[in-house]
Amino acid sequence: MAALTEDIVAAGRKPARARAAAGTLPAAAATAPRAGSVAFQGLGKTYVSSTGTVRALEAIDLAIPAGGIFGIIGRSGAGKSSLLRTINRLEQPTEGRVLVDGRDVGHLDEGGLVALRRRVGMIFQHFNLLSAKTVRQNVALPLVVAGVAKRQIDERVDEVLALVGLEGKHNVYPSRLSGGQKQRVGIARALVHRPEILLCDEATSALDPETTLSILGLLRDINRRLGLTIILITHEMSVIREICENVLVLEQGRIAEQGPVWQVFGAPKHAATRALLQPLSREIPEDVAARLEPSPVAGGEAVLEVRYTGGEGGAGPDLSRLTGLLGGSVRLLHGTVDRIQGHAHGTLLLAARDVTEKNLDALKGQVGSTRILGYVRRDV
Ligand SMILES: Nc1ncnc2c1ncn2[C@@H]1O[C@H](COP(=O)(O)OP(=O)(O)OP(=O)(O)O)[C@@H](O)[C@H]1O
Repeated sequence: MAALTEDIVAAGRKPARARAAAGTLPAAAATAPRAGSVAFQGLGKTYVSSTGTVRALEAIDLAIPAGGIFGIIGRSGAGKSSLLRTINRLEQPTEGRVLVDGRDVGHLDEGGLVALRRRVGMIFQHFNLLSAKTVRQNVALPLVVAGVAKRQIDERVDEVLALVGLEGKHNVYPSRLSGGQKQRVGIARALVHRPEILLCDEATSALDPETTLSILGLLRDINRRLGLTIILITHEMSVIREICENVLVLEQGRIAEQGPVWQVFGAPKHAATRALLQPLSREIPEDVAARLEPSPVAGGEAVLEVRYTGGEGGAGPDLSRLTGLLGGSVRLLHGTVDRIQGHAHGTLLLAARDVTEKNLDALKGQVGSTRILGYVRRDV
């Protein structure tokens, strides 16, 4: 909480040069040209403490365009928080630089840093609300610290609480709110200064699946309605799949891979990505796995795993074509079809009677990867 309060106070504190503008709120983002791009150039971060040295980030080069929802994923300790926190300079890089709308945040003076932190809102895994203050007081805090007039504060607090669906909760204390409602207060507070960028630090990790979906829906809605850039870090691929357009996979402080979510999910190149995707992929059903035999069975079938990724237009697998390529006698044992950004991808488990090297090769040319998992008798 101390860190958050410092952040809010720092964002609200008026530098000497900005005092003339005190008491006013910034203009609505909708009327300003689109802003909110972030770039990392040759970024590195080393922590030095009494217990030793940790190389947290190494050679990060990345451009995040304005207006989208960008996900950063990685296992625990991969460097996600360190990277996110360099954007609003809660963390200083050891090498390289961070540009927000082309401006090096490392060169900002005190006034520039205050302005930056108003442009970059942040929400947290554990919400970081002040328990002794009501919802209204929590949301109003950054504006109070900035010296905004009471009437304007009241108007803005009403606006953002309506935006996050918390009308009527003004005078409630955080202890009386559910986790999802607390995060909505956190989002409202992060939006009071009309930021162009919203940083989300594991914002749904403390929430149950249903509440997670509602908060992700709210973030998507805010992104569309306000046009602000959302950058989120998570260790859950399901969060990335739900709302992100582009994703960066971090592994041991380095970029493992990056790209549009449908591409990274459909054809993961790095072992770290495949490991993170594992919880989303369905295993072979137990009853099928129990009957698999390592070599062909007389009168039986080969069991094929076919992974496909739809190209432009999002077409799913053409089943009649698959059947034709496999010689006609094909049964569908199991399958998943997911759609990400309009691209279908998934895995089919097929049992086919007449599988040859030739028709397997033809199949590989038509879909993603194909492999024989084993053989079964006809009764599976
Ligand atoms: N203040 C610090 N002092 C020393 N080491 C640190 C500090 N902050 C982070 N680290 C180390 O830097 C590495 C990256 O940490 P970071 O918190 O950025 O990773 P993360 O991917 O966000 O992890 P998690 O998902 O567990 O929060 C880890 O090895 C961590 O122990």
